[in-house]
Amino acid sequence: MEIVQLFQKIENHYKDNKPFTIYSLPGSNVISSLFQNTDEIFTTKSFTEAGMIMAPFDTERLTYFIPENASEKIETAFVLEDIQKEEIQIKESLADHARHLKLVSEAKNALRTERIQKIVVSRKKEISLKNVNITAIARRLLSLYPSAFRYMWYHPNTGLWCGASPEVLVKISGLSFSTMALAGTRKIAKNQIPDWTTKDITEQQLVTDAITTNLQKVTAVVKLSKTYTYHAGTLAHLRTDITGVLKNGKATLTTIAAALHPTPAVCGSPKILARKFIMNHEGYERDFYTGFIGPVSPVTCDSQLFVNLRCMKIEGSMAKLYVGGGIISESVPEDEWQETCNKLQTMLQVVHPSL
Ligand SMILES: C=C(O[C@H]1C=CC=C(C(=O)O)[C@@H]1O)C(=O)O
Repeated sequence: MEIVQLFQKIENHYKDNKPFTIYSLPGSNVISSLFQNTDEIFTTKSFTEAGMIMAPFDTERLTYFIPENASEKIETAFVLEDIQKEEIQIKESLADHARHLKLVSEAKNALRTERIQKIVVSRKKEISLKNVNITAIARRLLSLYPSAFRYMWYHPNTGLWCGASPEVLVKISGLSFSTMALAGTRKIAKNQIPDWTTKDITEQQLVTDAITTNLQKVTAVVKLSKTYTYHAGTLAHLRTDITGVLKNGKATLTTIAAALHPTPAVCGSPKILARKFIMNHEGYERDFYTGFIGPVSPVTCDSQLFVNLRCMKIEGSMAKLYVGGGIISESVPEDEWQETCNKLQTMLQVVHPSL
């Protein structure tokens, strides 16, 4: 199918309120799509059927599913468009600024008084759009961040989401799996290596340690890469790759995803206490932000789930952008606010023509 027809199909499915998803894996120039044939609602707990999964941050809530066997599956090649990024200025309110500084300070207090090492706090920024053109949004999303997992997902029960995630939750291929510990953020010009501070290194090491400990409960971890700088758009992160082999018959995609989600890159460490802090203090519903999304293919043992970061929900003429950052005892509230502003740029670039 030609790309123009694909975008027309997206528009039609959206108008008809029927579930669809398009996505492109990191580095790929192929768009994979699923257009569900009916408006039936599918949810999943076991990830045992082929299709696309969208799970929320809150594990008590439903995971939605677009099954391959109830959808038309289309693969379309596309050519990246050359879109220049420029810093986009938006208006931030004093109240939002103050609220975020308070949240970071409360998190730092909790780190001091409770047995918590790291808490990831976040916020939602609502922006009004002049014209919502989902074809233009999809085109920009696909071309702006070729090394990210780019997706658009629509489901009547979740609404319209898109994102460009730099973070793999888990990838399974045959009996091998891989995941990553991603943390520490710097705004940086292309291909520069930031001066990582002890604070960044500690923050990222906490993620590596917690992921390895959690994985040991379900499988044997075989290898950690060296920690290196990873570029995600105009941001750089510290990253360690973690790879291993599934224990035959024991570890499945479901058990590994459950052991990892939510990772200390989006929740904190230890998980239960950090999650409790988030639920009690953040003051808004994260919804599918910091959940996970991706294609699963149990028969061919080939599945890739990504953490739903650098994402937004489009509702009517509003774009709701979600951003957060990890807090450890050395974190400075004003720097953390600035980090969320930098992270907002990822989705702002996508909606730029509609601002
Ligand atoms: C929570 C987010 O990023 C996470 C992933 C990478 C680096 C992060 C950080 O430096 O704090 C966050 O843990 C977000 O982008 O909203």
